[in-house]
Amino acid sequence: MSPLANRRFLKMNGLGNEIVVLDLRGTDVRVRPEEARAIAGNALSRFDQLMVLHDPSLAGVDADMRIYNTDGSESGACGNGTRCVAWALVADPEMGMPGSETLTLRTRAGLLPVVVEGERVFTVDMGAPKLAWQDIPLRDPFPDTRYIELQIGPIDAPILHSPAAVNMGNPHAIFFVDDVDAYDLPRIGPLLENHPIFPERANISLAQVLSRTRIRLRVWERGVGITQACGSAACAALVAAARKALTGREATVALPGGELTIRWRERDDHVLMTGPVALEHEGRFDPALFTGLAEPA
Ligand SMILES: N[C@@H](CCC[C@H](N)C(=O)O)C(=O)O
Repeated sequence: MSPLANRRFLKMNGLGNEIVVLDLRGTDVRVRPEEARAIAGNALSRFDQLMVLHDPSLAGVDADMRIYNTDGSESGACGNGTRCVAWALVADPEMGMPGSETLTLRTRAGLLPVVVEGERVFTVDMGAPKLAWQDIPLRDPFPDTRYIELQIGPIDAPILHSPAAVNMGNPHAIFFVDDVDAYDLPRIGPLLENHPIFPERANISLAQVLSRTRIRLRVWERGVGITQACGSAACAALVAAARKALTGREATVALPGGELTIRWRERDDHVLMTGPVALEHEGRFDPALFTGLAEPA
């Protein structure tokens, strides 16, 4: 029997980005990719990201997190999911750090300090953006460049080219376009996500700059598909837009599921993401989800 059978979970969302929070602190249980896929395939526990909490591995950290996509792959960052975890820690009676106003979470990509802004609103310090692919030649005039541009070539979508490539703990390719609705993202998303030029695959965004303080964004997520919102993509889009001088260092990013406020702080280059969360329901994993899966090695 899987150690996940009958385990309690919280089904949440951040702007419609579907999140399941699973607390495995105090255990040595690790989620296997096939278990993540089984959980994602169930209507009650469907997720875009599964956020799994483990005991903190560093002093000063409140919890370590492993982040799984629908296809069972792992990501180093999930902005919307991190806000959901923060809510769970400060508000859920069984997970509780009640009354906490700040938290520090740790992913494979680094530390994520979180500030509680209100009952359901959180700001996550997503860290400093990095080059997404080090070995692609730079075409940027600035020696301190934080993004690269590359010609993706005609892959059935010839007018999409030269994406800004920004790593926010996970790889993002952002295509600036005049109208985000003019593209068939469900069709071109998987082609771009899996294009050989992206060695770790990539989250694919279409960004339309509406003004110096407002960006529209549609996202095809690596390992998932179309989502209603992607926090790390919103951060990557603001960084890329600011680097191109299309916006300032703070903007509202409007996604299909709602709006995030993104600020790229001058002092330390960190990107701050502010937005809401919603609790949908809590549940326990049906043991039948895990029957027939291979036994752990
Ligand atoms: N929805 C997330 C990002 C999810 C990670 C992504 N699919 C990946 O594999 O990198 C967010 O809100 O940031």
